[in-house]
Amino acid sequence: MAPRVLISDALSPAAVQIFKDRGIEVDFQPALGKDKDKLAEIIGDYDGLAIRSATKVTPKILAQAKRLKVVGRAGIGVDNVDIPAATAKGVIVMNTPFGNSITTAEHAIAMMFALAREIPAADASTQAGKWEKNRFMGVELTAKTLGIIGCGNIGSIVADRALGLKMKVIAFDPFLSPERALDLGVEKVELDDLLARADVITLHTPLTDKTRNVLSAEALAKTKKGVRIINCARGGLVDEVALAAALDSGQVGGAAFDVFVTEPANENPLFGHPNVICTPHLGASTTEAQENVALQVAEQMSDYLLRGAISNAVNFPSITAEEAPKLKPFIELAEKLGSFAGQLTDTDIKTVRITYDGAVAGLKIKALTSAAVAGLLRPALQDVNVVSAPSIAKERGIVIEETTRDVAGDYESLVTLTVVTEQMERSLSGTVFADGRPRIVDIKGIKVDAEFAPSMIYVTNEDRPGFVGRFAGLLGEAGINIATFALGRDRQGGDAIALVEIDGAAPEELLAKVQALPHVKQAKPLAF
Ligand SMILES: NC(=O)c1ccc[n+]([C@@H]2O[C@H](COP(=O)([O-])OP(=O)(O)OC[C@H]3O[C@@H](n4cnc5c(N)ncnc54)[C@H](O)[C@@H]3O)[C@@H](O)[C@H]2O)c1
Ligand SMILES: O=C(O)CC[C@@H](O)C(=O)O
Repeated sequence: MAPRVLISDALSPAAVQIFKDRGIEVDFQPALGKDKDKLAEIIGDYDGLAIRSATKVTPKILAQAKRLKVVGRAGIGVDNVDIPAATAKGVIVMNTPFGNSITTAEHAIAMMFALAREIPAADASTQAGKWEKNRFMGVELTAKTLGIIGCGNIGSIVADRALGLKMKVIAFDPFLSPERALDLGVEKVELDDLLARADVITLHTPLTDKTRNVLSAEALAKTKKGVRIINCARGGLVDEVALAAALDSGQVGGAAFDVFVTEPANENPLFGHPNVICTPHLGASTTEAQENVALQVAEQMSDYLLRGAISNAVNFPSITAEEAPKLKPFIELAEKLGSFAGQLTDTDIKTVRITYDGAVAGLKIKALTSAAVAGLLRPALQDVNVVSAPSIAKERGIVIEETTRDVAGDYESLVTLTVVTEQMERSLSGTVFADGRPRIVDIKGIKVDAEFAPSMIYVTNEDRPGFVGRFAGLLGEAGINIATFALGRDRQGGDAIALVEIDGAAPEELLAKVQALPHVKQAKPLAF
C-alpha cells in the first residue's frame, strides 16, 4: 500500500507534485492546521504530516496518529511540534534548516528600512491625501551600528547585507567563534556592549530558556536612547510590555516585529503605537523560500517513507534498519552526555573529543558523534539535528576528534566526551547497562553512577563533612522530593560532586541557596 501524506498548512503546491511523482498519496488541506479537532479526527489515516507553523503537533494529535511515521516542517523552527512526544511515539520530525534563511534575513533588512524612513506611516498618510512632507524625517543607515543578537544562519546573512549597506555590525552570540566573526566582518561583543552601542538591534536566536526576554526592561534601559528594535525570530525574545513602556518614554525610538508572544496576534501590547511596525509572521513568506522548503520537505519525507533514509531529523540520527537496534541506546547515551556538557557550557567551544572504548568502538560511531555534538549544541541552537550538527560545529570552528579503542576496561563499552573551551576542559563518561539504559559513570575524573533524569541538580563542592545534610535540608525545606542521589569525590577532602534527581523543576531561589552553602563551587539545574 502506498504511504499517505497529509499537508495541513499552506505549503507551496510544489510539494504536492513531488509526493505524487514519488508515488505517495497526498491530501492537501491547507487550512486544516487551524482546526485541531478535525486534524485529530483524521490524522490516524496518514503516514506523514507536512506542516508549516499553523499546525500544532501536540501529544493529543500524536495520540491519534496511529500510523504516523514522520512530521515534516517546511521551515526552520519546530516549536509547534512536541518533539519529546513525537520521539516517544517513534515519529521522526524533520525540518529544512536553510531554505528560508535568506528570505527571513531580507525581511529583517526590510523592517530596518521601514523603521528608518517610517514607510508604513508615510504611506498611510499619503494615501489619506495628507501630503505631510514635514512630518516624516528619517535617519540614514550608512555608518550606523547594527547590533545582531544571535549570529547563526539568518544573523550572518543579515550581517552580510548590513555590511553591504556600509553599516558597522556588532554581534552578541556566545557560540560565535572569533574566527567566524572575523570571516563575517562583524565585531563579537558582550550583550551590554551591544546594548550600549547599537543604533538598531535585530534578534536572530531561537527562543530558549536563556534567550527568553533577552531584551527585558533592564536590558532596554541599557540601550542607546532612540534605539530601533527588530524581531523576526521568535516572540518572547523581547518583553513586549517593557518594550511598549520604553517606546512611550522615548528610550526606544521604534520597533518592527514579525513575531509575537501569542500568535496569531490579534491583540498585543505593541499594537497601535505610532513607532511600531508589525507583520503577521511573514519572515519566510516569499515564493522562493516557500518553494525551497516545500520541495525539500517533500523530498525528505518521501525518502524516509519509501526508503527509510533519514535527513534533517531533529530527533533521530540517520541510520539503517539493521543498525538501529544496536545503536539506539548508545545514541541516547551520546546525546545525553553532549546535553550534560552543553547545559554546563556558556562559552565558545574549541574542541570536542569523543573516545569510544570496548564494544561500542565497533558500532557506527559517526552517528554517535553526531548525536553527542547535537546534544552539546542544542541548548544554544534549538533546532540543531544529528545530521546538521557536525557541519554546524565545523562552520563554527569547533574541532571534533574521535578515537576508538578495543580495550575493555571496567565496562564492556565506555563513551567519553571531552569539551574544551578557552577557559576549561570538561570530561564526562557514560555507558549502557544490560537493561539498555544509559548511565553517567564519570564526571571530570570523579566516579559516579547515575541515570539521566528529566530534572536534576548538579553540584560541585569541596569534600567537607556536613554538605549532604545541609543540601538535603534545603531541598526538604523547599518541598522538593529527592528521587535519586549520586555522590562522588576524587579523594578525601578533595573535589566532590553530587548529581541529584528531583521530582519537578528546581526553583532558582533554591539553587541560589545551594550555591551559597559553604564549600559549594557550582549548583546547576540539568534536564534530560
Ligand atoms: N520570522 C520567520 O518567519 C522566521 C523564519 C525563519 C526562521 N525564524 C527563526 O529565526 C531564528 C534564527 O534562525 P536561524 O536559522 O538563524 O537559527 P540558527 O540556529 O542558525 O542561529 C541561532 C543563533 O543564535 C545563537 N544563540 C543561541 N543562544 C543564544 C543566546 N543566549 N544569546 C545570543 N545568541 C544565542 C546561536 O549560537 C546561533 O548562532 C529561529 O528562532 C527561527 O525559528 C523565523
Ligand atoms: O512557515 C512560516 O511561515 C514561518 C517559518 C519560520 O518561523 C521558521 O521557523 O522557519
